[in-house]
Amino acid sequence: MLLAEVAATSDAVSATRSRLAKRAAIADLLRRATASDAAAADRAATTEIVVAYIAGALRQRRTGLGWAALRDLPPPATDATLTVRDVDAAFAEIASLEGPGSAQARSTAATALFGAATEREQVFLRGLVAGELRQGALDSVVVDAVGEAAGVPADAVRRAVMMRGATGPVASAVLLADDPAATLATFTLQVGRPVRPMLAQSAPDIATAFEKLGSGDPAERCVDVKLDGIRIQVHRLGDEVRVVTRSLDDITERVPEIVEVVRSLPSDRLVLDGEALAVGPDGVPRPFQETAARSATREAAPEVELVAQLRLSPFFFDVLHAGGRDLIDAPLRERLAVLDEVAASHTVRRLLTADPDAAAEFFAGALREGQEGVVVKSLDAPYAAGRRGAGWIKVKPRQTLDLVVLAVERGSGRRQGWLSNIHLGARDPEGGFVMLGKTFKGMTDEMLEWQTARFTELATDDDGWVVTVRPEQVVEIAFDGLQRSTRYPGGLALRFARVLRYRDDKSAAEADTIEAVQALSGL
Ligand SMILES: Nc1ncnc2c1ncn2[C@@H]1O[C@H](COP(=O)(O)OP(=O)(O)OP(=O)(O)O)[C@@H](O)[C@H]1O
Repeated sequence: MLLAEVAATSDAVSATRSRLAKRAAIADLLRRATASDAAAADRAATTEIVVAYIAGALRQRRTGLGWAALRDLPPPATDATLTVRDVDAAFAEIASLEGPGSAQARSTAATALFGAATEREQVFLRGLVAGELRQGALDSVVVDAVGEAAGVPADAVRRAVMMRGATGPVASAVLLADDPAATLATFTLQVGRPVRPMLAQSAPDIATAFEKLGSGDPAERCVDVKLDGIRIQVHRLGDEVRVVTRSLDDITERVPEIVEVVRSLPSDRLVLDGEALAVGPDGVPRPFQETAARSATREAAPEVELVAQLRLSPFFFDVLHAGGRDLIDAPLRERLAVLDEVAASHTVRRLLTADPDAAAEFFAGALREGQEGVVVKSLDAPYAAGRRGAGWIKVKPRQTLDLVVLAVERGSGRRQGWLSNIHLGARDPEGGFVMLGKTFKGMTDEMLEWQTARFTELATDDDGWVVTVRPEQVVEIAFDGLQRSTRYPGGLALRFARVLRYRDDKSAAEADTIEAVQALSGL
């Protein structure tokens, strides 16, 4: 398949706001990707690349191509001859270049690739490399489009994607299958293969959380302490243990102490979900904030740095598989019974109650202990892999949002020479970001130093005062409320926004949406 076809579809998708029209355009592209008479293996590889590129994902790899390399492009070719396989092979080669002289070699390879692209294709490739095509909502439209093209329900595709942890392999399998429905059914939970974790919705207080789980219903709920650590999913097959983070990065090598605990558990086939934290001498888990500040100058993601420094303990709050039994679809009540059997002394503290006052008391106790809050859970709900399921509602005392840095202003006075005041945006599910305010508060000197380097790397424009950056860095912001504002395009502004920490465990596509902000504002 020609790159030109993917670029044209990408244009068609961004030209319309209609989800149905986007879906139809992508479904058509996928049908064409699988219809050629090439060998099945070629069609499968082509389909996977098309799925990734149309969603703006340049696989999981970094190309090592900086913004500067993309500024002075060679003259474009006149004919569209590049195939998606050519392009992917070129990116693979560029990414593999290392060591002395590699910058020059990368630049030469990039010039060759861009020189073979038409003007339109150059724009598309540059957007792909710069991460500008990445739109959070597109992942889910792609899943819908796979369903449409293969003639199977989108929900079944979504579930398979969660189980497989990736869209491309599911798309190629189902689109090339003689029996798509049967093929989809083969994507089940497999011990050893990470699934996307369940996420929580939020509520401002316990009473609202209880209501959200069914108003006027006197049924018991599970109230878990919300620990502020590193999300971990643990897979065990005999002595083989694998530990992955929220974004499914494998950290097994870095957490031998967790591997050891998991090996000591009574079941030898397990998939557990939980949080990893350092424990104080008093046996109480220490929140992330306390230790995160120390790693503000890190090169790598903060959690990676942290796991290298601290001895972590696992605190499990869910079980997806135990001893040959899949539990994803079982109600939480049943999963907890199993969890207590298989991970007894390593579970998160919880209270089962139908009484919101008792839950509020438990919440206050968790805060006194220094924890982040609670997660109120329906005891009847299944594990909603990869979704912000309706069965989990988090409650925190402090309002926070995960926003994306859009630009940063040069500091003055004591902050001369640093990039200081950051512009904050919420994600627009239809694409792009909506600015909600700025802040220069809450940053330590280490953070200023780190962010100056980081935003220099992400810079796309600089008017001498404001440096515009690629919208990739997620930052956790605390604030005192939201007010109406005519200054910003969303009509809302944050009051007293301050930085809590930079989050490298979340991509911009996972940042909070403008809709979530509107819901929190109550305006
Ligand atoms: N008992 C618990 N049950 C579920 N999640 C928990 C629990 N304790 C801590 N957590 C953490 O809370 C998160 C749930 O909130 P959410 O899905 O919104 O993720 P998040 O955006 O990372 O949230 P936050 O920034 O509030 O931690 C989980 O990802 C997990 O890391």
